[in-house]
Amino acid sequence: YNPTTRSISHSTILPGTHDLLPEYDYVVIGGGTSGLTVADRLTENGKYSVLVLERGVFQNTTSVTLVAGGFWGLIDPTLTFNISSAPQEGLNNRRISVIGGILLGGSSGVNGMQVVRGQKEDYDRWGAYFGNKSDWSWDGLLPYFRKAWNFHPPRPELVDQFGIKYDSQYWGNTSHIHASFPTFSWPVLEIEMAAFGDIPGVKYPSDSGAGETGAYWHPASVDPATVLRSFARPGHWDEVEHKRSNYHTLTGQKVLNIKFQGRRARDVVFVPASATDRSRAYSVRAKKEVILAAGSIHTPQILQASGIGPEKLLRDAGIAPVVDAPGVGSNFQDQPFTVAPSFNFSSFPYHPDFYDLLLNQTFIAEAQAQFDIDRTGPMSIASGNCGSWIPLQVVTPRLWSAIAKRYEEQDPAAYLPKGTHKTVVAGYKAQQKALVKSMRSKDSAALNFFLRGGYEEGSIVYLHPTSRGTVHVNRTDPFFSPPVVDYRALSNPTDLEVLLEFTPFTRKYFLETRLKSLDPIELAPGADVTAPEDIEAWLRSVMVPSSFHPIGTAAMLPQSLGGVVDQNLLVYGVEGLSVVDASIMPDLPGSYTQQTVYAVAEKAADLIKSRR
Ligand SMILES: Cc1cc2nc3c(=O)[nH]c(=O)nc-3n(C[C@H](O)[C@H](O)[C@H](O)COP(=O)(O)OP(=O)(O)OC[C@H]3O[C@@H](n4cnc5c(N)ncnc54)[C@H](O)[C@@H]3O)c2cc1C
Repeated sequence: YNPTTRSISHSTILPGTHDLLPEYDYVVIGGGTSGLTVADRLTENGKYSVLVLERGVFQNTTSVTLVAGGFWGLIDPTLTFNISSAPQEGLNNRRISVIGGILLGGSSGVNGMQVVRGQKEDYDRWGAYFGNKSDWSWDGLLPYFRKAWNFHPPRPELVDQFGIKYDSQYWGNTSHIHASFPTFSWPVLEIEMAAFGDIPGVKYPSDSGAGETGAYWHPASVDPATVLRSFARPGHWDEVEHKRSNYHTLTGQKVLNIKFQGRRARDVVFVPASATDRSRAYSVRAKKEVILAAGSIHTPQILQASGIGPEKLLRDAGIAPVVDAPGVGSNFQDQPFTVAPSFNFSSFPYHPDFYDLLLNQTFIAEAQAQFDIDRTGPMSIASGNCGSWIPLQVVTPRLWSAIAKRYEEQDPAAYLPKGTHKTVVAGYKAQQKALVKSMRSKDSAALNFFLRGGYEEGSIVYLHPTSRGTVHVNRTDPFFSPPVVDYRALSNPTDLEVLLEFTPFTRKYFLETRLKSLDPIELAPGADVTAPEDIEAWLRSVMVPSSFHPIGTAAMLPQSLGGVVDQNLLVYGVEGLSVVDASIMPDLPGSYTQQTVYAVAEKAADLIKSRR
């Protein structure tokens, strides 16, 4: 039994550019999470020819497929890009590693496999930027969440042991992208999950996909038949691509830019991924549409390199503007991590635990033996399946109202980069209004605490930061150098105000709930760090402004609000060019991003097919 082996001898990964057709109906830039989803849907009726151009290659090593513990992709540098961010003034000038997948399957091939959906209000907010009738809403996206995911309920014994709640009505069962639960979980999670209920205001929704706040169990992107990572390549490519003569893939190619005929996107220019100049540049024509799916870091780079971006930036970089699009690369957001204390339980009767799988060689050998027999046990757990998604009112019953009010009263331009275009400021003003509403809502989460199931815990994510960063081409080398990524972490003072409240909340969770029976000891910043200025100093020294969830750099917003794409995901000001990846999200869902990326891509495919 060797489930990792699958012949690709019948695939149409093209050996080289000489095998390309002169033109395709659609050229998809980026064979990642969204790109492969859209390409699968566009080729399924056989009417359209599609070429996917992917910078990475087909990779099926255990760093990609292995479930146990999650995050194996991060130890293999051939699977990811790693750009050093601009120094972060708010973080003592530290530079941050900007990481994403570069392989066929993109970031879905290296992510932590946690499958989490945002709250209803997150998706309603997106449509509301366009007025009240938009189908970019919870109701409008729910059918696409169902289409995107094949849900496998947890085993009855796990449901009994941990009181897992789930409701299959929020899920589908036709996709080749699987959402499933491990066959075993760490005993301590029972008390850790129950402890959230000791905090006033924390609910337990009927399902992780119900669009509600609270504490819940959620699935992982794991194929339960093989207990291997389920991601865009096996789900939307392995199963289908070699059977469809209209579906071509060329890997190891880096797209530099798109060329226009008048205002119409026509040709996509690319070079081998390792090239440092244009001597081996090649171009391919799109008859109907060029579809950008290069992810939130590289989609804005390609747009700007193609002449679609802030005019001054383009001129500084020597790029002839096609459209002055101030929003391209602005509005950059990610979810800060390492933002609250971590604790160690000094009385710990729960065995085994997560750390056994990391450190206890006897336990690891036993777990491996069990997994080898029938692919069950601890090695079926990815990076975690439960946690809580907590509204600001519950995080800080004392200060939420004052924080929201102060944020509401801010001048929207005050904390954006100097010289930000007025449409981008107007867009931020609209977001500010919407985010104030979610700060005041019991149905929108500000803090996420994800549990690992060990004697040490403290994985806390800030879901809706108010600071906005930028992703811009390198002005001296726009095509071959990585883009300049600036999180502008903590540039908006509201973020610090909110984050300072995460520390007392986390202390309350460990010290004032049933968890106190486990004698928790604070590891960092330490129980003696209580003054706000000391917590602030600690935050600035340890916070990472990313949980690998970048979004927003080609935002779907009205053009008057600095939008880059409209509700049909078409780029403003040109024809035949769309964006379908995480960069179109105008602001973050109160969750991690992969579940939403797949749903957006499913919707994108329908929108593209419905164009006349
Ligand atoms: C380490 C890590 C852990 C994560 N953990 C989780 C998690 O547990 N749960 C969760 O919900 N989300 C998680 N995410 C986030 C989630 O995986 C992403 O939001 C999602 O996969 C992004 O999809 P995308 O289509 O926008 O981009 P991607 O999937 O990144 O696809 C972009 C593709 O474009 C290609 N590309 C880029 N530039 C070019 C170019 N110039 N020419 C050609 N191709 C190009 C890239 O190689 C890549 O394949 C994680 C992400 C990472 C990186």
